Amino acid sequence: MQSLAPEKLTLSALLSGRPLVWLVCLLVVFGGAALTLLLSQAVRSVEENQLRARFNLAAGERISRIQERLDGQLKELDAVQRFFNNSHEVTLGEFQGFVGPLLGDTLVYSWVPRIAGNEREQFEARAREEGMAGFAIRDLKGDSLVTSPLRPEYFPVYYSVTSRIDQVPLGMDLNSNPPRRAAIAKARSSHGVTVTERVRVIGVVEREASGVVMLAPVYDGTPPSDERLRGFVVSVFSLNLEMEAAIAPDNLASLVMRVSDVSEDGHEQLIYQSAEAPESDLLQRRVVPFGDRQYLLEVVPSADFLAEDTLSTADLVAISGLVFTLLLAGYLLLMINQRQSALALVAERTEALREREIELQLSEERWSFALDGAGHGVWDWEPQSGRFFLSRGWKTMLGYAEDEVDDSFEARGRLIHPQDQPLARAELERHLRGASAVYQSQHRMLHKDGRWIWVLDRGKVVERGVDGLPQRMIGTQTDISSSKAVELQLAMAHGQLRSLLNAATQVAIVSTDLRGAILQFNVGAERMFGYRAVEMIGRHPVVLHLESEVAERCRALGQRLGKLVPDFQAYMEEVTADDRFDEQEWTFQRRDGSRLTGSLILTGVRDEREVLVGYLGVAIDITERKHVQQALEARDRLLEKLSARVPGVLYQFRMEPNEHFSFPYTSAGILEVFEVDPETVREDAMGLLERVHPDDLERVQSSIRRSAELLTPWREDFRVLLPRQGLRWLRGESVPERGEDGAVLWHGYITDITGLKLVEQELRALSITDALTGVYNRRYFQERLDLEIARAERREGPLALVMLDVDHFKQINDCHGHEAGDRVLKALCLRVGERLRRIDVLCRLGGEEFVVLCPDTNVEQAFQVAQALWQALAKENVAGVGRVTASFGCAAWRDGEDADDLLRRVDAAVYAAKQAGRNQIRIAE
Ligand SMILES: Nc1nc2c(ncn2[C@@H]2O[C@H](COP(=O)(O)OP(=O)(O)OP(=O)(O)O)[C@@H](O)[C@H]2O)c(=O)[nH]1
Repeated sequence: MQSLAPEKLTLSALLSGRPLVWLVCLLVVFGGAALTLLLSQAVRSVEENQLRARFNLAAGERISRIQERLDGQLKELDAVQRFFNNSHEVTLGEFQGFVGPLLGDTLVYSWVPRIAGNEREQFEARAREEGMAGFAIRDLKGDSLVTSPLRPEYFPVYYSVTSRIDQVPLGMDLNSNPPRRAAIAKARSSHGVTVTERVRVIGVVEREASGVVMLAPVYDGTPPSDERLRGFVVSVFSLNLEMEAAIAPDNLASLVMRVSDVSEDGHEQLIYQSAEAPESDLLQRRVVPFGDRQYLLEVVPSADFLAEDTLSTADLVAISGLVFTLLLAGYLLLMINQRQSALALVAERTEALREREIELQLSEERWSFALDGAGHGVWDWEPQSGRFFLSRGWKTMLGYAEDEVDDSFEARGRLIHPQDQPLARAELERHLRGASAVYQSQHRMLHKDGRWIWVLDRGKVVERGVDGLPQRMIGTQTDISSSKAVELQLAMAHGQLRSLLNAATQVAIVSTDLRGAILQFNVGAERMFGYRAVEMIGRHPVVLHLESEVAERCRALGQRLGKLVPDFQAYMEEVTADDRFDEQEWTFQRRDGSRLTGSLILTGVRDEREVLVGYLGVAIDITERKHVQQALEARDRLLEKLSARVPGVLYQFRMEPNEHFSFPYTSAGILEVFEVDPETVREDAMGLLERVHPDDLERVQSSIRRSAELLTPWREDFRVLLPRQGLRWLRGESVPERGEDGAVLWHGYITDITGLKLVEQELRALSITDALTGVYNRRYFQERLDLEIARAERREGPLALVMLDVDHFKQINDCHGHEAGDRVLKALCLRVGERLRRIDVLCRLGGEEFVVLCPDTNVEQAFQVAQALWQALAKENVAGVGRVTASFGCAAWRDGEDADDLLRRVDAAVYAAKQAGRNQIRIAE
């Protein structure tokens, strides 16, 4: 590189000369201009040929059109001539009818008869008679008509058809005008169509006044001779109209048309020119015959035609060629100038580089010496050549003498701890690839005495080849064993702390530095807030809070302190200052936007010198607890509402192991049901138990004890005596549970069932009463008999039955009717009832069969009862029936006898009485 630079500079010096640059540019300009000119000329020649061909085509077409028009005029006049030749007499109407369709752009068609001098007056009179008022033969003087003098013959204009002439010069003698007269003379001698030289037509607008008159002689029979000449059919046309009629207005201006009359040799009369002709070498001319005349038709291009291609392709080629040439020259100039600047820059940089190389060599020696002296080792490596250098300091660091370690990359590599080699190599390769600015690795090296020391190995590629590959790399090696040991100890302590923090997975622990940047974000915090620790390290914990809540807390704290607390950071500083801590509920926001309620303790972290070094936040998720609390409160409210509305009292009843009763909870219904205040029974239930009917109190208390003992549900109907409502029936139901302290707690419900009890009693009375007689029925008898037998068994007195059956009751029914029978039964019950003791119970077993249950009665006493009853029946007749008798049986209960056996025996006694003739008493065996 050093050898190439001067050569390039010489070349650039050659090119950098100003004159040479300009010479190159001028050459480009002139060369480009010459090429452009040649190309433009070639294009122009092609364009001219195209123009000429286009002109020839247009001019030829224009001449042909005019020739066709002139031929058309001749043909039309010929047709009119033949019309007259074939008709002896032509009226004005016939003339108009024939000529009208031919008129077109022709100014006028006229019939000019030959009138002899002596017929003049007669002719004029006839014309006037035919409607041509004031008709007279007249001469043309200038542009006006005057009466003609006497002549041998006249050729006056007679029938005329026109659409353009205001006033046809009727009666004008064609002989009075020299050009017309000459044409008449020519026609008379040639017997053919003659055309006048250019004449001035009167009665038309000025533009149409230049025209020619065509005359065709009409003869009376054949062959034509002057004697037979009848007159002429005449047509007059305007040269301007005729020449321009067939041309489209757009095309008219593109060409200039000239028409000259060249009938006479050596004489050329211009009779029509469309416009001024510009200078041009383009010209087309043709001589065409017209009647007895020769017209020269000439066409040249108009200025418009030539100006159509103002900016021709050739011009465009010339312009763009020149522009391109100039641009190319400019671009070359620019490129050369840029190249000059670049070469100058390269030369400048190369020089600077060389100077720096020298400086580097000097400084290299200095810093190598300095680094070695400072205890750092130095290495220098050329990867391409494989040259490797290890400084004395490097070897000394590992305990080796100068010659004990080879200066080779491999020797250095072998001393690196096998576990650290992959990482160190990867770091080195990364730097060599250019992926890192500096190579840096911390690894262990083998000391000569067999121990491992930690080193910091750093290096940098200081030179790369043109292909980008590293040419040279220099590095240092520093013994960091002591700092590494401290670092490892710190890392271990840090790791232990982190493990400790992370072990508290149910608690979020977040520590920050004094600026609020998060340093620790434990697993509990990750779980609680949904953020990964790596995401949160370095961020401020305010992201976990609601902006509105933070603002509100800051405002409240600010008010309390009487100073501004602008943000969460200021809040943390305030609440943790002077060893204070803050414990509050906060609403946190998780990563996914969901919220949670947490109890957060904020405190300051101090170092061993008691200097504040950061903040610590410990949060517990209390969302669930809050929900439960809210749910409980809601349920309490609901319970209160419900219990206030139910017609009874909900309660908790508690029995201590020492049988102390209390009602920890009673609903408001207790005021109505027991007429006591909930407060009065909360601690002691006596106030309520006193309300219980004395007859029921014992039963109630024993059922409570039984429920407590067996832990079975308690259910009891009982009466209370209330100050206001008096006697009321209540029903209580509750479920017991035993507490850890041995107390039993019932949860239950007591309701007023007084109404229910009354209905029950009524139903009960109905169910045990005979509907006809009003005495007890069989069901009651059986229940009562069982009870009385039970009582007798308890040795509480004897028991006897007296059964009676009405005699011949069927006959009573049959003889007196069923109602009379009913009356008998009622009367019997009345009489029997009167005779019975208070303790005796009369029951109807069915039909006409009755039984009297006599407690505390033996068989003799029963017999006496039966006798008394028999007498009561016998004493008086039943109204409407007469005497009614019954058969009686008596039986006393025997020890061990059941109800059925006793009933069977007494029934048998009645049967025996019946058998014995009825109306008598028998004692059961
Ligand atoms: N009017 C009325 N008749 C009843 C009633 N219950 C039963 N009877 C009738 O009482 C009659 C009883 O007839 P029986 O059992 O033959 O007895 P008896 O006619 O009294 O004959 P002995 O008992 O042998 O004297 C039947 O005809 C029953 O229809 C009742 O409540 N009212």
